[in-house]
Amino acid sequence: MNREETIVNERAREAVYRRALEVRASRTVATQGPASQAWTRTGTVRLAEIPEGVLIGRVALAEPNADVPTGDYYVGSAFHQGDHFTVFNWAARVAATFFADTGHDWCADVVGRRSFAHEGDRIADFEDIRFEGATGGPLFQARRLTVPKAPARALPTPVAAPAASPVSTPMPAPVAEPTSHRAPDAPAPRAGAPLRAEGLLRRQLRAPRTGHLGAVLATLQPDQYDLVTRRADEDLIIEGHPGTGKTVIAAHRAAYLVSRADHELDEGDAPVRRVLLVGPTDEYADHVRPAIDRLTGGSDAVDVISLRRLLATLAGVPDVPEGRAITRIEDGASEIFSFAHAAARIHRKQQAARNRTTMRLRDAYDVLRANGTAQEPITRDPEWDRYFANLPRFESARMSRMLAPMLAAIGWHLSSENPYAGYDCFIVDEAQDVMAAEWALLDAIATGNERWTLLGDLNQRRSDAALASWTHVGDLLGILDDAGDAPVATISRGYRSTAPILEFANRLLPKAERAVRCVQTLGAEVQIARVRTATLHDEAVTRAASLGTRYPDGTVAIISIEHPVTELELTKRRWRKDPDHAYRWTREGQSIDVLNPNYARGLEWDAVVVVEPARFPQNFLRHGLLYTSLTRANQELCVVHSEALPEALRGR
Ligand SMILES: Nc1ncnc2c1ncn2[C@@H]1O[C@H](COP(=O)(O)OP(=O)(O)OP(=O)(O)O)[C@@H](O)[C@H]1O
Repeated sequence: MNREETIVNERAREAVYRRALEVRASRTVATQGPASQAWTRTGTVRLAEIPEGVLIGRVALAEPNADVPTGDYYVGSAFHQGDHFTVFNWAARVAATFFADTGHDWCADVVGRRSFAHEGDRIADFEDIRFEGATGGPLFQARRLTVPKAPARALPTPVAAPAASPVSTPMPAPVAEPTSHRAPDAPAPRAGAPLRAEGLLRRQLRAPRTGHLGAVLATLQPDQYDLVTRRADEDLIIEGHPGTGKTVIAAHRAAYLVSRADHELDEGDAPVRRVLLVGPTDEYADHVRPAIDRLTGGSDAVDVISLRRLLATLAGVPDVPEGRAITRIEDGASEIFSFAHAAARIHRKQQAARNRTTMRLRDAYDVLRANGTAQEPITRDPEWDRYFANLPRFESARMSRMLAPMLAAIGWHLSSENPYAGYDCFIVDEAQDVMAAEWALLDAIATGNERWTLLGDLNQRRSDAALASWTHVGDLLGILDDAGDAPVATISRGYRSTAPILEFANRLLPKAERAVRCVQTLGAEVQIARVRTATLHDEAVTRAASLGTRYPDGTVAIISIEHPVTELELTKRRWRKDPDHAYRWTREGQSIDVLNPNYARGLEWDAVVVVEPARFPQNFLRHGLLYTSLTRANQELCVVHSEALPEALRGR
C-alpha cells in the first residue's frame, strides 16, 4: 500500500471510529469494553463527555496478544473496540506505549509507532517510526478498508503540509535537530531519541498560529507526557523558559486528570472530578479553552478562569480591571489576607451591634482603611498603619488592579460560601506573576485535599512584588517536601520561538540562565529598526503590515506600552477595530493584533513587533515583561525603537 492509500485507509478507519462514538454518545446507556481488559473498560460514561472520535496514533507490537489479536492498536480520543481494530483512550495507561518508552508492560514489545497529523478533522499525514525488533515488512497490517464516504477534496501530497491546523502550508523540508538524524520509517534506537514524531512536530511548529492553543497529543513528547500524567496526588511545580510547553502541559494535564478511568488509578491516587485552571488573563483563558474542549469532548469538568475574574468573584464585584502588575510589595503581601480577615470580623461585630446581618464590602474596606477601631486596631505596626491611612476611597479601590487581592480577601472573609468549592485539583499557569496575597486566597478556596500543579518562569516575573522563588510559593501552599524543597520539575526544550529569537531575548537574562534547546534551530534574524520618535508607531504599523503579508494564514501582533497611540496610527490608516475581538484590527482581509504587554502573557503569534523596549517597566535587574513580549513570536520578531535599547540588547 503506498502512502496515499495508507492515508485513505486510515481516514476510513477514523470515519468508522467517529461514527461508532457518535452512536455511543446518542445512547442512553453506559458502554463497556471487553471483560478481559480491565484497563480499557470505559465503565459508566456521562454521554455528553464522549468526545469526537479522533485517532492520534497507532502502535505495533512484536507479537499479537490475547487483548490485541491483530498485534496493533490505535490511540484516540476514547476507547473503542471495533470488529477489526481497537482504540485505546489516550488517557489510559496502555497509551504510554504510544507516548513514551515506559509506563506500561507492553512498552518493551513496541516495534513501531505511527503518529497522525490532521487537516481540520481529517487525517492528512502520518509519520512512522520503527524500533529494533520490527520485521522488514509493513509495520501495520495492510487490511484494506471500505471508505464510508468519498473524500470531498483531493488528498494532499504526503510531504506538503495542509493549510489548516495542526499541519500547515507547504514548507521547506524539516531541519533535523543536531542530536537527531533519525529518518522517519527507519529503525531507531529506543533510548536517547530526543524527539518523537519529529517531522510532524517540526511542521506543526512552523504552521501558522491560529490564535488558539492546539491539542498536540500526536506530537506530545515523552517528557511532556510524563508531566501530564503524573499522579493527581502529586503536587508539581513546572518551570521552563518561554515557549517550552508549560501551557501545553497545563491544558493536557487538566484534561488527563478528568479523563482517567477510576479503575486505572494507582492505590491511594484519588479520582479527579473537577479541575480549576487559573491563568493570567481572559485572553489566556480564550487561548487554551479550545484545546481542553477538544481533549475532553467539551466536558464541564475543567473550568478555566483568569486570576482577575477569580478575584472579582471573591470580592463580589462584577469586574476587576486588568492592567499593570502589582509593584508595591504591600499590595500583594500575604499579610493582606489576615488583615482582611480582621476587618471582616470587626465589620461583622459592628453590624451585629446594629442588629444588621448584611455585610458590605465597602464598609469592611473602610474598617481596614481606618486600621480597625480604637479599641480593636487591626495592626499596631506603624508602617502598615500608614499604608492603611493612604488607601484610596472605595470607589477608586474598586477600579484598581493593585487593590484587587485586598478586596477579594475581604469579600472572601465576609462571605459564608466558597464559589470555588468542589475542585480536586488546581492548576495555575504563569504562576510567577501570582502575588503572595493571591496565593493565600487560592489556598483558602482549596478546602484541604486539593492538589496543585503550578507552571511558570521566574525570568518572566513582571514585578518584584511577586515571590522570587518556588520555595516561597511552595511554603505558602504547604507543598514543600520533608527536606523543605519545592517539587520543581524543569523543562528546557523551546518549541515556540526560533533560535535567533530566543538567543536575542535571552540576552536579557544572566549568562547562567540563557541556555535553551530550540526545536526550531533556523529562522529569520531579529529585525531592529531605529526611527525618530515621531515615526515610532507609524513604523511599527508598517512593519506589522509587511509581516502580515508573509503570514497570510497566520497571526501578527504589535506589543506596545503605548498601545493607544499605535491604535490611533491604525485608525489613521483606515484599519478598523474588530468588534468581536478584544484586540484585533483589520483592513482588506489583513489583521493585526495590538496589545499592551500585560495582555500578551501566555499568548503567541507568527510574527511580533515590539515597540520601544525602553518604556517597558523594569524590575530589579530584570526585564520580565519585555522578556515575555520578545518571546511571543513563533517565526519573526521585529523591534522598533527611538530611545536606546536596554544595554543587553544593543549590538549584535
Ligand atoms: N509537543 C508539542 N507538539 C506540538 N506543539 C507543541 C508541543 N509542545 C509545545 N508546542 C507548541 O509550542 C508553543 C509554546 O508552547 P506553550 O505556550 O505551552 O509554552 P509556554 O512554556 O507556556 O510558553 P510561555 O511561558 O512563553 O507562555 C505552542 O504553540 C505549543 O502548541
